[in-house]
Amino acid sequence: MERMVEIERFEGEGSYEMTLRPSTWDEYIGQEKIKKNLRVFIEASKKRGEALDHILFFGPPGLGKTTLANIISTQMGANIKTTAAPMIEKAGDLAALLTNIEEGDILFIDEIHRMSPAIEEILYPAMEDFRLDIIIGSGPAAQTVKIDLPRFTLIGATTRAGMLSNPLRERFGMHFRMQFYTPEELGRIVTQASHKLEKRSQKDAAIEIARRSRGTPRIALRLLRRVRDFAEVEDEAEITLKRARYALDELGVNNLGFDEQDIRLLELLVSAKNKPMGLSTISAALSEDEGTIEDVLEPYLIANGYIERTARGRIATQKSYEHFKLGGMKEGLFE
Ligand SMILES: Nc1ncnc2c1ncn2[C@@H]1O[C@H](COP(=O)(O)OP(=O)(O)OP(=O)(O)O)[C@@H](O)[C@H]1O
Ligand SMILES: [Mg+2]
Repeated sequence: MERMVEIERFEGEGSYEMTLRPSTWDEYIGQEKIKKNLRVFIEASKKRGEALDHILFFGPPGLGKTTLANIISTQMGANIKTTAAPMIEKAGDLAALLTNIEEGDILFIDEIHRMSPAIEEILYPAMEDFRLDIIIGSGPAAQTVKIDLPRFTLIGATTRAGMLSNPLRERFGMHFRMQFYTPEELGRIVTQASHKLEKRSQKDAAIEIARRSRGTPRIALRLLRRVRDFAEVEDEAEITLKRARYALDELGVNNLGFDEQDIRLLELLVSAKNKPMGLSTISAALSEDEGTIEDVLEPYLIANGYIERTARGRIATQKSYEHFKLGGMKEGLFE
């Protein structure tokens, strides 16, 4: 079965993300603390007429890191150049990016934990002293060329803060950890997006979609579009709770937003009967790579108290056991 609440890691998977992407602070719902801080820092640096300090966003996919980077650039009145660390293969690639930016511009590097150590070395002086040291040639004829760069802002985004090297992390002046959204916040995101899609969602329907979206705007927006399809086929002018429930059940999203993989992980841990299970064992049992388990599956389940990470491995919490007993996650639900 197609994974309905799967998460895309890269942008550009369709124009809907562009249309629905908020471009102002008012449209960007939730993450209040981050927003409040950023607004202060942006205002201060504008007053001083300086570039904003380098910023690092970390947290699970789909929570709005790229969106924030874009809002920051709009608010600063700065250009933004977007790339992802795996695309910067050679020193020359980074040099080309850096020598093409202007004073105050923003360079957004996604997946920044995947930067190669050689490229990181070049980034350090660029971030700290706005200087590029490039070695030209090799052997005795090699020469270092120093190029002064305009003051720019690097915005880095990562789903895996733990994989970032310390020197790199320390060169960011601001660190922000993205939080999962509450159903109420996601409900507002759904309502706002329905408006843009010209298909109003009734309030209880928006909340229903929100509750089943794993605290993640990208998932909420995806489910909204699918629910809208169901409503359109039925010629309904608005999205009702009844239609939302029907569509979400059809899509195989359970009422906590768990998808098939979440349930398989929980079942596995519950079956271990309080014995901690290591990441590699889980990975083998679910045929899922360790990175995906750590970045995508676990954070939501941990944030909501369904599993715990201990030094000896992962265990299911009381909440998980209770949930199973209450029969919320029966076998066959996802067939
Ligand atoms: N706070 C928010 N308010 C409204 N919409 C949001 C918010 N955060 C994210 N979105 C919507 O969710 C979608 C995903 O957000 P975004 O691409 O910024 O996530 P991301 O954190 O960069 O994900 P990834 O780690 O996969 O790159 C966007 O299309 C955006 O429209
Ligand atoms: Mg992104």
